[in-house]
Amino acid sequence: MLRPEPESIEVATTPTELATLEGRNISAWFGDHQVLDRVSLTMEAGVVTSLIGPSGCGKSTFLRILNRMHELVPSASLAGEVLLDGEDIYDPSRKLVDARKHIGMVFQKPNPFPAQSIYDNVVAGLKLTGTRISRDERDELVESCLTKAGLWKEVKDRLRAPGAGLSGGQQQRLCIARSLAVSPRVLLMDEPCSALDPTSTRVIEETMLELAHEVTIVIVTHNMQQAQRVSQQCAFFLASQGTPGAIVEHGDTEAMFADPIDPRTFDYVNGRFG
Ligand SMILES: Nc1ncnc2c1ncn2[C@@H]1O[C@H](COP(=O)(O)OP(=O)(O)OP(=O)(O)O)[C@@H](O)[C@H]1O
Repeated sequence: MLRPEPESIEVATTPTELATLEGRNISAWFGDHQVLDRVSLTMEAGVVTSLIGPSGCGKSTFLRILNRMHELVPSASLAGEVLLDGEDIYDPSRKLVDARKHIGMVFQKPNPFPAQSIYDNVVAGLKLTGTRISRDERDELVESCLTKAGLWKEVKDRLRAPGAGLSGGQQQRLCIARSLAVSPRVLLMDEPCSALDPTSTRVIEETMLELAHEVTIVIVTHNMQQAQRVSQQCAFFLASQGTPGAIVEHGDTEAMFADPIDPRTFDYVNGRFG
C-alpha cells in the first residue's frame, strides 16, 4: 500500500533510529480473570500497526503491556516478553522509566495538564525522565514537537496560555507533542480520535502518517476506515465466548480488509458483529 508523501515541516527533525516492538506469548490477567492468551505480534519499525476487534477482547490491555502500564493495576499480572529492538523491557535490570520514555502513549481522552501552559505541557516529560536541556534547546524542542504534532501554527502566539483552553482536537495534538518531546521510539495510541470530530480526526491521522517516518506507531481503533487509512499492518483480536483474547489474524492491512483469511475477520471488518 502506498502512503501519501508527507508535507514538509518547517523545523529540522532529529533522525531517530526506527524501532521494532515485539510482543511474545503475552498473557494477561486481572485477578484470576485471564483476558489475553499467548498473544504474539511484531510491530515493525517505521510502520503503523492497527489493533482492531470487538469491545473487551483485550486490545487496550495488550497496548498497556507494551509500555508497562498494565502493572499499575493492583490486581493485574502478565506473562510473556516485550522486546524493543530485541531487548526485553521487563528485564529486571531495566528501569520502568526507560520503557515509558522509549514507548510513549496517547490515550482516548486528551489528558493535558490543565493548569499548565501549552509550553510547559510539551516539556513536562523531560522532568520525569530527568532530561536537562538549556532554555534555547527547550524553545526549539517545543516548536519542533508542536510542529510535528500539527499544532504549532495554531498556538505559536499563545504558548503561555493554559493547555485546558484548547479544543479537544488541539488538546489531543498537544498530548502527541508532549509524548514526542522525550524522543520516543514507539508511540502507542489508544483510540486517539474517538472523542474528536471528523476534522480533528483527519488532522490527527495526517499527523500520524507524517510521524510514521520517525516513530513506530501502534493504534487501537474501532473505526475500520481509520485502520485502512492510517495503518500498513493490522491485527484482529477476538475473545470468543468467555475465552481470553487472542489474535485471529494479522498482516498487511489492505489484504486483511480486501481478502481476509479467517471468516471471523471477514465478518468483523464487514461490520457483521462487534
Ligand atoms: N482495570 C481492570 N480491572 C479488571 N478488569 C479489567 C480492567 N481493565 C480491563 N479489564 C477487563 O479486561 C478485558 C479486556 O479489556 P480491554 O479494555 O483490554 O479490552 P478492549 O478490547 O480494549 O475493549 P474496548 O475496545 O472496549 O476498549 C475485559 O474483560 C475488561 O472487562
